[in-house]
Amino acid sequence: MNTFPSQTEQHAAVKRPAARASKIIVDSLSKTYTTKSGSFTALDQVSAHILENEFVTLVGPSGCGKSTMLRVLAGLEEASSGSASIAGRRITGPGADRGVVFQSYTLFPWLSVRDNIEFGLELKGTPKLQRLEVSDKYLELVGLTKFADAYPKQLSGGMKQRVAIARALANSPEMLLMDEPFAALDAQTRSDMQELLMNIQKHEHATILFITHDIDEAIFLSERLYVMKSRPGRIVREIEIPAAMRQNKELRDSEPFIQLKREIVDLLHA
Ligand SMILES: Nc1ncnc2c1ncn2[C@@H]1O[C@H](COP(=O)(O)OP(=O)(O)OP(=O)(O)O)[C@@H](O)[C@H]1O
Repeated sequence: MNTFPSQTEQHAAVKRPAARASKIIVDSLSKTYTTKSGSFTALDQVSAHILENEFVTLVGPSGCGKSTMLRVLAGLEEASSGSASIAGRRITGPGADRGVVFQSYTLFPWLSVRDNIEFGLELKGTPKLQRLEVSDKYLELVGLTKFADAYPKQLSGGMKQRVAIARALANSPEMLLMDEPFAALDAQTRSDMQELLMNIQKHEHATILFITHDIDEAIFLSERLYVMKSRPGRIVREIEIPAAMRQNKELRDSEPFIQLKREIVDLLHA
């Protein structure tokens, strides 16, 4: 029996939360790279938004500009035209208001787990005692309290990504930008990390922009997806994930889940 409620039933049953403000606004953003063979438009007039405490994922074929968009939002790349803003402030460079987690492990190998987590706070001149409080909190949140004094080379891939997430959160960013953070992990660790990220989002009321090639992961984690296409990079569809389907791995064999997944895969292959 299909126990999955229809969208209408969900709307009736769930009281709508108060309207959330936009945390990120991307307005007609274009990015053109100049290469030896001419210019290449990686992003073409992309407009999007992310609400406060929302989990939004970018999916799309390789080369459609997902990382480019994330790097512009991180302030690591400049847009060629259009704009991006966070909480009404135009993004012109990197800032402590955005925490970034990449696929490759970006921990400092010469620092312990705790010192990696405290790195940004130390840069800001936060006193030691306060730093300890913050690192204790995030070590616990990511389940690494026992590894506070370990060094990155002593950690598994999943543990390194836990540290990277804790380090990003320790700076109290207004949002997390995550570029395929679990892509290098084995299936079980990846699944554990998805659960951890969901718990963190609830606990910290985090606003998250996430990139993945894994459609199951995207449906499990996201409130909304932007599906992109390449050449040039554009958003082709915005998909809201029904609340009941999100965060529920048991529904992966249900007809609505399979249908939604097929819809996304078809868009990716169009
Ligand atoms: N610095 C650069 N100079 C020239 N071209 C670039 C540069 N960075 C990215 N590109 C090109 O822009 C396009 C978009 O790249 P981007 O990395 O954003 O894609 P993506 O969707 O994240 O891909 P993937 O899923 O493979 O990571 C690609 O064709 C890429 O080759």
